[in-house]
Amino acid sequence: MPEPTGVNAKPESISRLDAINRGHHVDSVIHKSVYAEDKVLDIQNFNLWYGQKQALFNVTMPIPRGKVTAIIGPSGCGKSTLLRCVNRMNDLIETVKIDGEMLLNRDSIYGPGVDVIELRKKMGMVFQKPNPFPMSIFENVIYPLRIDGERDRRVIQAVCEQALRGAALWDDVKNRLHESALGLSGGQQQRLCLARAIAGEPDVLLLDEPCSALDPIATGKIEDLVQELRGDYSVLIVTHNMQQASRVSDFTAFMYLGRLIEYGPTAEIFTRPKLKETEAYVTGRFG
Ligand SMILES: Nc1ncnc2c1ncn2[C@@H]1O[C@H](COP(=O)(O)OP(=O)(O)OP(=O)(O)O)[C@@H](O)[C@H]1O
Repeated sequence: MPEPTGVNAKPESISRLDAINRGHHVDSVIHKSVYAEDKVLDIQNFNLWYGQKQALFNVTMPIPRGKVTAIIGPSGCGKSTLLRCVNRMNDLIETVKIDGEMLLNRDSIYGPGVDVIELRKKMGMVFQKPNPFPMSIFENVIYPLRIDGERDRRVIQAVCEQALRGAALWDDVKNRLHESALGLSGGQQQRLCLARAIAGEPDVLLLDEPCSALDPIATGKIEDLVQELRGDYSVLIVTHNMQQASRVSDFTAFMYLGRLIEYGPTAEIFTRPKLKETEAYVTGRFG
């Protein structure tokens, strides 16, 4: 049988993933219930290139407010790239070109005249490796208030305690707030980074594999926290770990080679996905 040609040709006999590998266009499957949610973020037809190499292809993905949304997919599929686009961290890479739109609370993230510093204040980000600043625990947590020019000591102290309690770290550190954050364990440092992220009361929390450098106990604590943040915060979390996605998230997006393949409620993605490709990935049959 002759090989089908044309960008949109996708014979039923080959899987979507094979079709993508051959350069064909494949539509994402987004479950209807995603659209019933109020959106905090709206990613629309988003493309990204590192130099000549395209890393994101026409990603359209509404992100529900007050929920935890996980992005899963094999290494190199563009999870971190997509996350970093939300707070325009990819602006820092000279070769990056983008096309498409992202909205935060219906305001354009990439529109002309957007103040990137102000935009980033609306987002909290936690990275793979804990990155406490070389300063005291207290100064780390209240860092977002310092850059905002907050001077009221009572406000600063109240936010510090509230954020540390929110990150389940208050009891560990309340008697050593003015000691260096670098003296904390790795798991405590990551909870401190989470406290710093929530101290700024962000509209969205971006978590890029926040547990990958942590042991199972510290990982469990961060997962518990992420679940507790639901409702108060909208969380977008990138994870390699499918059990983690299924434990902590309300919605899951499966990506492959820069494309969004399937996106829906986590329970559906893990137990009755619409695509056999998603089922193969979540059951560990590839990737
Ligand atoms: N700064 C960069 N310059 C050039 N190419 C990059 C850069 N960062 C990422 N890429 C490429 O873009 C693609 C997507 O990478 P990305 O890190 O977003 O994937 P990922 O799904 O988060 O991977 P992992 O799970 O391994 O962290 C990969 O092919 C990667 O090599």
